[in-house]
Amino acid sequence: MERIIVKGGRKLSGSVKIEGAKNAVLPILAASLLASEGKSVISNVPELSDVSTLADLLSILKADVEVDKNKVKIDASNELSTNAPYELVSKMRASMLVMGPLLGRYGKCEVAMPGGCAIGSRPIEQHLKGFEKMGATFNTTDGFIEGRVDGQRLKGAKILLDFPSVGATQNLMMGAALADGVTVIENAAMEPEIVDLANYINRMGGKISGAGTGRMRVVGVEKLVGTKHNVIPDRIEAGTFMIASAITRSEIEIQNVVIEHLSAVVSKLEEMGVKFVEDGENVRVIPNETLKETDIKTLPHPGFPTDMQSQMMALLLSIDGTSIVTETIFENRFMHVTEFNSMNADISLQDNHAVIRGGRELHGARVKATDLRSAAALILAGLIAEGFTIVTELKHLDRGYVDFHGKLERLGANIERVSDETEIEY
Ligand SMILES: CC(=O)N[C@H]1[C@@H](OP(=O)(O)OP(=O)(O)OC[C@H]2O[C@@H](n3ccc(=O)[nH]c3=O)[C@H](O)[C@@H]2O)O[C@H](CO)[C@@H](O)[C@@H]1O
Ligand SMILES: C=C(OP(=O)(O)O)C(=O)O
Repeated sequence: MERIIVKGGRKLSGSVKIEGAKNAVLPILAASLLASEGKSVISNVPELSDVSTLADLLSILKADVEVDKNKVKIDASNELSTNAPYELVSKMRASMLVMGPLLGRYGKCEVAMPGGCAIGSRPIEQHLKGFEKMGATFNTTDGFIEGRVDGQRLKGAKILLDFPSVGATQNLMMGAALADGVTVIENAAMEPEIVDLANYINRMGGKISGAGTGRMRVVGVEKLVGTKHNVIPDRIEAGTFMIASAITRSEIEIQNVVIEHLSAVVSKLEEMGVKFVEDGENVRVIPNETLKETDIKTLPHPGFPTDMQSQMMALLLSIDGTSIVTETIFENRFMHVTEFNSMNADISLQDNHAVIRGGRELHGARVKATDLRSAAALILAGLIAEGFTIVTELKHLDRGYVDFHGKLERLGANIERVSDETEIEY
């Protein structure tokens, strides 16, 4: 078991390079199962534990998968298995995204029930209702969801999502890509990762239009063929480093960013007193010494992303005044509040609102990551805390951040990652 130890108080400077997006690459790897011919070569792939988990799942489904640093080659032209086992699905909910490709290509799937996770119960009825509209029926037995399609091929349908679920939109568009006829998804999620997935499927021979809007149209095709694809930069990693700059009141450069993917985060930070100077794919982040408190509310894209909520809360702790954070996406995404409070923060919870009385000095403490973003947020708080902050449960961090402590160290932070046995004198 490893932990990260941060000693607060250092300014940051220099540049940091952003990886490919975890939340784009996972559905893209799943979509590679749609190709009954040829090989896909996916580049700009981040070296994350979630990527290894999905690569293992694709191999168990009998695709040939080669992971070579930032490149993954997938040949799914074999006859695939349609059974996604519990060991992998339970490790990572995004494993559910093989459902669409398997139903689209084979008209059947058996996928272990994903269950909830620390941030919420995360049901999947929007996925299932959409597939049912396309002619699938589902049975739940022995912890597996078994999907079957009469006549083997999904049929194009008009689907209205109750909520713009990212995963449901992705699963349904993947299934629809090989369906018989035209599928229209209304109230579709509009995240940049949805657009990246549509671009990949279209390059495989798919016919998807309207990705990135609330109305997506998918014309089913007979077959899809493996292709090359370069994954978009990780907007959440980029946003996390924007907060690292703002919380330490230090100017840094962030490389490999698509700033339009971060509009909500950037406009909030600008309101608070952070300037951004764009130079192609790079951006300089220049925070004022004094920042203004603000309120944020998480929303589906293009609103403020829930995946940036805990990092933003860390920043609000450093600002005088009262700020309110409202979480509307996940019902239990405030577990970091207890950890922040153990660092001398003053945050109280009222339903889905967190009231943050900022400006108190944070004290280093031993804190536990509860999900991947809270892991990053606790480290960010550690950058300005008095003394040592020790962050444990790094398995969460490794799901979504490549070498997070190394990147911060190269920017000048006093931070190290050690094994739990290492004796440290504080
Ligand atoms: C791998 C990946 O890309 N994960 C992202 C994806 O997760 P994910 O795709 O799971 O998120 P969704 O947009 O589906 O979920 C958002 C909310 O809708 C609810 N819901 C969803 C589907 C459903 O059938 N029924 C239902 O009630 C969920 O429980 C949650 O409360 O989008 C989230 C919201 O931006 C991000 O935080 C995650 O980082
Ligand atoms: C919640 C997240 O991911 P996942 O949906 O994979 O749990 C995230 O990336 O912040």
